[in-house]
Amino acid sequence: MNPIKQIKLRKLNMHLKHSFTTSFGTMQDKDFFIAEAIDGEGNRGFGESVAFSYPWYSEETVGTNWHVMRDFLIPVLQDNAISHPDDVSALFEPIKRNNMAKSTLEGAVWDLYAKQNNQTLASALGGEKEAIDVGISIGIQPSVEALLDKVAYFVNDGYKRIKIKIKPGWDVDVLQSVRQHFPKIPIMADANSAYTLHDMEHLKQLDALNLMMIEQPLAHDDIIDHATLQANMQTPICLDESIHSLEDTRKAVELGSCKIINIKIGRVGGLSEAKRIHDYCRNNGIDVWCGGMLEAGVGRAHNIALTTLPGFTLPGDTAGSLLYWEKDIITPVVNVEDGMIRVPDQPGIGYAIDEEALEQFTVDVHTFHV
Ligand SMILES: O=C(O)CCC(=O)C1=CC=C[C@@H](O)[C@@H]1C(=O)O
Ligand SMILES: [Mg+2]
Repeated sequence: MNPIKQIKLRKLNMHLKHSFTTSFGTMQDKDFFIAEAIDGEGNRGFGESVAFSYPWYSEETVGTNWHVMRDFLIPVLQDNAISHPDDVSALFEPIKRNNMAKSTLEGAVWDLYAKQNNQTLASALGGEKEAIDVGISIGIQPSVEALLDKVAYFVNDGYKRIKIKIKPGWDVDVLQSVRQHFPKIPIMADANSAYTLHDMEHLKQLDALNLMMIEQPLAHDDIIDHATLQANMQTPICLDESIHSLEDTRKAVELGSCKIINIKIGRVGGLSEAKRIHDYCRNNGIDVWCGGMLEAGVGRAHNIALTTLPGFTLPGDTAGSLLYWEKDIITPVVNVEDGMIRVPDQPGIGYAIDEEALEQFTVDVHTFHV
């Protein structure tokens, strides 16, 4: 590919329309990085970091991302020629973990590569779908009534799957109530590691609710106990936080720790590894879907492109921009119609950057010459 000449790291601050509560806590203000890779002909590729400001989801934060991108990852890109975006994850291999930092830069290279080749990011990845099914993730609500109202709203809006956050004290009864009101809709639960094997008998009650899956019920770094739980539950277990690589995937699948995997581009270190995980799961009968990290439009666009791969058989968390943001940094915004998103046909991520919005939300910019 044509050489990268410049990398820009912009730190943005955006305010979510609605606060988002999980078993870990509540967030509404989001700081994150947008990486821009520019070549000698002025083509611009964009990537988005999904790290939060506080290390509750993984060990990474906006702060660690800045340190690792500036001090280690960008110097690797300055010192090495790249012929294909797959080279990036190989070049970053000697640097341990820090997958969200790696993914931010690799995503910008993938977008630049697709634009240089005048193809969509979806087609550059090998995706064929022209539209993708999407679901919605509903944070923990102040009351069951409030949750039922939200479920009714999104079911009405055509979302293909409802993901409900659970935690001890807000789980079986709440899901029973949802299932009573909505006997047929596809429902899944996301526990964000709020349980242990001591809760197995309690969690087995969920088997009566015909859930699509229960996501990450046990520890964020576990696959052994999940294998024991899956052997005792009908409901398919979906792993999210436990899976950081193709190797983690292989071990979890061989142990029987899960039947479904939530692939998040940032959590696994970028699109190349996400594609490798997709291919492995497709060859081993494991369904995958694309998780969300409350992204702005650039990250959302990358999720859409990844979801066009054939093994993404289940609706993901890539809902429409305006559910999250008053104003997004892309134009047009990501729009959901009847629970589906049409895959953009423009080169790269397929959405233009809303330069004015990008400027408005940017709090810091650093430019690196490559
Ligand atoms: O982007 C979305 O709408 C999905 C958000 C979401 O469900 C999550 C974001 C980040 C961490 C978790 O709480 C949760 C998840 O596990 O997928
Ligand atoms: Mg999850």
